[in-house]
Amino acid sequence: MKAAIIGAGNIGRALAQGLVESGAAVPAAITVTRRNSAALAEFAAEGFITGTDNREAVRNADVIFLCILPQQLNAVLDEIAPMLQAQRQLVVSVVTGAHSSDLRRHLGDEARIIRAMPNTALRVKASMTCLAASGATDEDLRFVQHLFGTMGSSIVINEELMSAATALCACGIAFFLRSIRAAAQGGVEIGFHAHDAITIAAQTALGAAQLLLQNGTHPEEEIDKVTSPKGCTIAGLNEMEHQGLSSALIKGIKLSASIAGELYKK
Ligand SMILES: NC(=O)c1ccc[n+]([C@@H]2O[C@H](COP(=O)([O-])OP(=O)(O)OC[C@H]3O[C@@H](n4cnc5c(N)ncnc54)[C@H](O)[C@@H]3O)[C@@H](O)[C@H]2O)c1
Ligand code: PRO
Repeated sequence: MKAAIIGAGNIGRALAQGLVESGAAVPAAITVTRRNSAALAEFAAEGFITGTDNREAVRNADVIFLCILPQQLNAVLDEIAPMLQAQRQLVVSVVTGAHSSDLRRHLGDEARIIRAMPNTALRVKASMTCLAASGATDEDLRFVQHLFGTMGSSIVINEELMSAATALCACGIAFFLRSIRAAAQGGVEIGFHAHDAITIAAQTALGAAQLLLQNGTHPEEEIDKVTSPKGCTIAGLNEMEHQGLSSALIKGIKLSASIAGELYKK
């Protein structure tokens, strides 16, 4: 596969690294672009093809990943549209809030489009990526599912749920990271050095996630196994709930989803 990553910022960087780490592509088969050529030097040092010319990047690619900000999308689409060959090339957009119909207005009715909502754990092969296809073949979708599957897990969703997916999996990684940081801060207050507190909190979070993913259980079922009667877990957990833990997460996720849907302006 020859790939172009248009907009090698935070998620474009994670994607480039994820594709290489997972063995899906070698750096020499991936062209990365961004506006600031100086910032591309580190990609070039790792063997990627780099440039600021999006058209040139698209010309040579089988798969084009759009990784720019929503407000940068229209200009990029107009720039690359004349180069795009729908029969030969697949467009994968990770851009928040831009519906496939918005992309199609610029790229034409023939364009094969897949929207993807991954998170930055792509680079450690642990992303959750939600996918929705529009005008793409079943083979395209299987291919992209496989691709993101090598960098974590992927799931195909209805495109109308893409803003919800943005909040839950793309923003979600920040929410869980903040939870880990808060737990570690608590750990420091009760006696651990910061580095140890973060290691302990992060591994504990990983264990919690693995229990759910490997056992297929509901969180409350696993919590019941931890909360000894009259014990310290239920005391801590109930205090967190009195302070609004679940409510804060639910409200934050709802707000993120609502803002995700408004970020792209036609
Ligand atoms: N960061 C995440 O975790 C994440 C996760 C899922 C989806 N997304 C979506 O991915 C997109 C990028 O987010 P990000 O956080 O990586 O942003 P970012 O600002 O870090 O990256 C955007 C990159 O695009 C480059 N760029 C801007 N205009 C360009 C142009 N005309 N041609 C080529 N490159 C250009 C910028 O130089 C920058 O490097 C957004 O739409 C965002 O909603 C982000
Ligand atoms: N980062 C993007 C944002 O914060 C979209 C999800 C993750 O807008």
